[in-house]
Amino acid sequence: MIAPEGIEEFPKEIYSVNKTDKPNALLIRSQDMHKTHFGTSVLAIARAGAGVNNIPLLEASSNGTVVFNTPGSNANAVKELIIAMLILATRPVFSSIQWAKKLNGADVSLQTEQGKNHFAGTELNKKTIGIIGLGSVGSRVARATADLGMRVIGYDPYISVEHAWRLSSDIPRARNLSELLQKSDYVTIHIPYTEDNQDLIATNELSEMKDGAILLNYSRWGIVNEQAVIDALDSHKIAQYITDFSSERVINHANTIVTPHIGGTTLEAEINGAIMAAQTLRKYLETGNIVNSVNFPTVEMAFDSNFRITLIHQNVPNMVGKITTILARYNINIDNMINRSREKIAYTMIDTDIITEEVFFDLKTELGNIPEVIRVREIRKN
Ligand SMILES: NC(=O)c1ccc[n+]([C@@H]2O[C@H](COP(=O)([O-])OP(=O)(O)OC[C@H]3O[C@@H](n4cnc5c(N)ncnc54)[C@H](O)[C@@H]3O)[C@@H](O)[C@H]2O)c1
Ligand SMILES: O=C(O)CC[C@@H](O)C(=O)O
Repeated sequence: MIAPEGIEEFPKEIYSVNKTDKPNALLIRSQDMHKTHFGTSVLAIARAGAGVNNIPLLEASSNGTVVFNTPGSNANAVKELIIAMLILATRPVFSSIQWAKKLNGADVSLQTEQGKNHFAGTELNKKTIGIIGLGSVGSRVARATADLGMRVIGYDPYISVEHAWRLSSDIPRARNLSELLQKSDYVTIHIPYTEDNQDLIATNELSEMKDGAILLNYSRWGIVNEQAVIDALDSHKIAQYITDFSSERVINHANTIVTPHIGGTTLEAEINGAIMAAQTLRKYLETGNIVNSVNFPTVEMAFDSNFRITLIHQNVPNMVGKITTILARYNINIDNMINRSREKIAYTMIDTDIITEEVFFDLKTELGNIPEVIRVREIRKN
């Protein structure tokens, strides 16, 4: 469900929500879009949350559909749950509560005192936690676990400058994944599911972990190889597997704790994500500006003129030349212009004075006939 606070970001006078079979934009959470054909009406998809493996990004790019996520919106929620799961892995909280619930009689207090020796746990303090991925979630987990007195070691060869700044300089980084696995009593994974990250933790990696270590996966199914982790649990190579992603085999194993994909499920995170996704969508629909996209470059230009033309096109040489040649033929004076690219896709925005609907119809047809152009859009200033 999308939090109503996000829907309220779309004023009723301007937007119809859930009322058309040809939507201009989709606001989603984890729903699987791989089998959904989103037509050419869909200019953008915003995912309230971090992971975008539920969206076919290549198809979206070739359709000229910009995909957004809401980085960091639920990171605190995941961090807090990780702390809870670390404690649940380490102290017999569940079993002691179940035991205590069965007690009765006037001497319950005495019985608890006598029985508590069966429920000794260990402490997180001075244990080593290895954090794979130091982005929005991983960097927060690093700080929180360091505050609990844990020895923290991180691994993230692709860390962004923003996240690197956020990370305390006291958090040592492993030179490679093996070093992290070999040193850690707990290993927690906070990376996106991508083709490269599929089975990142498989038989070899599990064999490198310390005997009796505990593995947490609150990132995605598929990053940890299921058969390999079951084998590692069966052979007691690792002591526990704690995850937000279930399968029958994992859920029924004695040494797993499975939560039902609730890492980002807090009131606060749902509101953050919905509002952020809605605001990002509105910005794109109303100005063409792109922030927090996972398949398009970041492109922002102040919208000071009356009319904006946006073009999504392939990232090949001479596109700006081809576009401006056509504009010159229409005698259009360019007030401002920006062009940015990301991998195979490029985006150009051109600001000019008002263009009538008839003229724009012809212009749009000509621009759209450039073979590398995927989508042409007009935005009129209100
Ligand atoms: N359980 C949940 O409900 C829940 C909630 C939020 C996020 N997530 C999952 O957690 C993932 C991380 O979330 P985030 O907000 O921290 O994302 P993020 O993009 O801020 O951080 C991900 C980090 O992983 C790093 N990374 C990528 N591949 C790596 C690899 N092979 N080894 C080491 N580091 C690698 C990146 O450089 C980046 O710094 C999301 O992609 C999503 O799948 C799950
Ligand atoms: O929508 C959700 O609740 C899941 C969110 C989480 O998996 C994410 O990737 O942000």
